[in-house]
Amino acid sequence: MFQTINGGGGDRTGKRKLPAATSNSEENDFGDLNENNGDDCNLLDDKDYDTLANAAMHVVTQNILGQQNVLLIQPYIKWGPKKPKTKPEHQLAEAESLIRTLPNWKVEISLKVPVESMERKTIFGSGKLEELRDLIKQSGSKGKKITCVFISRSMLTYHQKAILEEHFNVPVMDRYSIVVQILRLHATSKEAKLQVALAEIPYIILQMRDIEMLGGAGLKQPRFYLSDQQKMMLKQREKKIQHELEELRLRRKMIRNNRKQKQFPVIAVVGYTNCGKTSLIKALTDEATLQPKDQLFATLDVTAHAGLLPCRLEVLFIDTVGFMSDIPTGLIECFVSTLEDALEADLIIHVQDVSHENWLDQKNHVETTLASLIRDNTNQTDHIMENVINVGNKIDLVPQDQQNFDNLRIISAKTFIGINDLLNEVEEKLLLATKRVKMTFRVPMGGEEMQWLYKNSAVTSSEADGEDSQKILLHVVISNPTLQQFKHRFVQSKK
Ligand SMILES: Nc1nc2c(ncn2[C@@H]2O[C@H](COP(=O)(O)OP(=O)(O)OP(=O)(O)O)[C@@H](O)[C@H]2O)c(=O)[nH]1
Ligand SMILES: [Mg+2]
Repeated sequence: MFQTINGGGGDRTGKRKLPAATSNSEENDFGDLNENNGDDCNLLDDKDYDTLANAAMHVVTQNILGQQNVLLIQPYIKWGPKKPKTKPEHQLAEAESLIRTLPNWKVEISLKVPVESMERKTIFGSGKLEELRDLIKQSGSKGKKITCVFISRSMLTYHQKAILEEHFNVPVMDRYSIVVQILRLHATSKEAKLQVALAEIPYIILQMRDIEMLGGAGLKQPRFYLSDQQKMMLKQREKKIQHELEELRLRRKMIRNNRKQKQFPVIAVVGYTNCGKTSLIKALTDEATLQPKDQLFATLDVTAHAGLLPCRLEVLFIDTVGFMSDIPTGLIECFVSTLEDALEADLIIHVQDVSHENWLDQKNHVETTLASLIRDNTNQTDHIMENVINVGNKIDLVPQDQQNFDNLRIISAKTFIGINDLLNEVEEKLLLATKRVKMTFRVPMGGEEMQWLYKNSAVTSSEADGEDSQKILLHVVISNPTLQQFKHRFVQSKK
């Protein structure tokens, strides 16, 4: 099993130990690793804004925790070029998981409904609309009364929402508004809270534009007009949040450079939401503070977790925010700065949930998004995409006769299947990627060379030299440039 390096003190090599990472909501003694804390952000405590956001998204934070009985509808185009690649039943299952992630929200009825066009004002044809209205009306007598309709589409226009609400008489939500609620609930650090707050603004602005373009046409009660003062307030809020986030981003960059200077190799763990990223890091580092959860977007902060490779090289595993398809890009962009840590990693572990019926689509989505993030945010596409280990997780849930996956390292983060093999592969790839080699040095006991190696390389173990009691054998992982420095300093000077 992989060993955790606990915080505090020096080890027998005389080097300081890496701290175990702390969760973001806790006070972090080791500010150089996980810099976020749960500071409340005054900027976000704004009642006027809450009223506005509620008008656009229908649910305020307090109500998210209230009970909701949901009618979930997955509209899909059956024919033609706009027919989606992902099967509607998979989209429906993902939408159900989104609702399950909200405590006290329950899917009472879920339906796939074929539609001709997503652009239609009412989405559904008039017959279907009547049918759905009756279903909602009768829900009270048949079981639990439907209190909310979730149309599983990335974003509805304000008009679509308002018209459907007039028909159904209950709030109508789209994926954007549901995901924002989940993110709001799960955000604990200041950075995550700011990112979620920023993610809400484009939604409100788009809804506002829609109503400005069409006025109240076709609606009995236009409900959402912004005054000039409110528009100004939104703009100011957006600017302030961006400014605060930029400061945090710079701080993050400083920490990253600091890590580089300390020469900790960095391994980013990325993947679709709920694939088991946090669980894998827990298995790799045995870290008790990590809490895997059967929820979408459980992790909203990028956190670093110290670990040891089999050669005893100290490394940092970075836990990241999960990806999800059919989410407006604006939402994801708000979390890009946190992914910068991952984009600059020495090695990426791409975790895939092979027990999920839709894992191939999920894998493709992550690869495409990651490649475009790397292209837009760094200048090293080739380098980083070469250093990806594809991991198939949750193999314990896959029947034995279906366990044939090519080009995947198969594991179970829960039952530890394949974890040691994965660690060996991580070590091999990481040493290659960071141009490090394993070497043994025979140097004078307590001499300058020994001290230099302890300071500048990773001494993984040591033993007395059987042939010469004045000498010691140091097993070391060392980068090429450092090796050259050593040679320059100690070998050439002796010639
Ligand atoms: N059976 C099984 N369950 C697993 C395995 N790995 C993770 N899980 C479960 O899958 C769920 C999600 O795990 P997490 O580690 O929180 O997933 P994540 O990718 O970090 O999720 P987000 O942070 O929400 O993106 C949890 O209920 C885990 O217990 C596995 O190998 N086998
Ligand atoms: Mg997680």
